[in-house]
Amino acid sequence: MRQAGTVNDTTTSLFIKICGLRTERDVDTAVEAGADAVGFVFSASPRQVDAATAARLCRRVPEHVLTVGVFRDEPLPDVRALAGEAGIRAVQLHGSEGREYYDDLGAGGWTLIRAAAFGEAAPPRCGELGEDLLLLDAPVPGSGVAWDWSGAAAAVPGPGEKWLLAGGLTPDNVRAAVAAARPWGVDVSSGVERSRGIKDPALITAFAAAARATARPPA
Ligand SMILES: O=C(O)c1ccccc1N[C@@H]1O[C@H](COP(=O)(O)O)[C@@H](O)[C@H]1O
Repeated sequence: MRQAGTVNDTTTSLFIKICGLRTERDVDTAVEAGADAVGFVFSASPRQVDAATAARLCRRVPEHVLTVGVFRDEPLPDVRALAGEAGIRAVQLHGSEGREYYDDLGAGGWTLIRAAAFGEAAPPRCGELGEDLLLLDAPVPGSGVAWDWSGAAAAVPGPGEKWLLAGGLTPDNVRAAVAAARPWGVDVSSGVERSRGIKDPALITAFAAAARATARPPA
């Protein structure tokens, strides 16, 4: 069972996050497909939800599935207010938020996910800003554009570090992406949509099945 401020790590399966959910059907499909985390985007995006919508959707999510709010350089009081009102348990930050920003949210009990674009000057390390989990993404988050995952395995996380691979994943490429990048888990949004911002239940199910069938590479 996950607790706020932690991320479960009791299995050898890939951790699977399905992001950008906006409807009851999206959430129910992701949960039934076996997602470990579901994401709600609060930043400007075709997938943006307001706090009331996220709160309604979060109430459908069972305890063992982590609810994640996605933000990018929003004022800290807004993040606290939105995350609190929605009742989400983890905050995923895509901007240039600094250590004090992370410390504040960490003190509030939220699990912290730091998103970084691979290829930044200094390869990121999980925990540098107090985050619980690192997410390596394409330069434009939520774009559905893949990047050269093969460099990540050698360049980014240290042995055993928890990090999620995101950016252009699909049911068809997730297996190869994991083999190339060797992440702890995977995160998808565009690759499970039939058009921008509109999730496709069959693709969510197919993605989760493909990821579930892919063993997490040994540390
Ligand atoms: O989805 C968005 O529009 C978004 C907006 C702002 C910050 C992050 C966003 N999405 C994140 O992008 C990856 C998924 O990328 P892809 O669409 O599968 O290529 C995931 O981490 C989302 O949380």
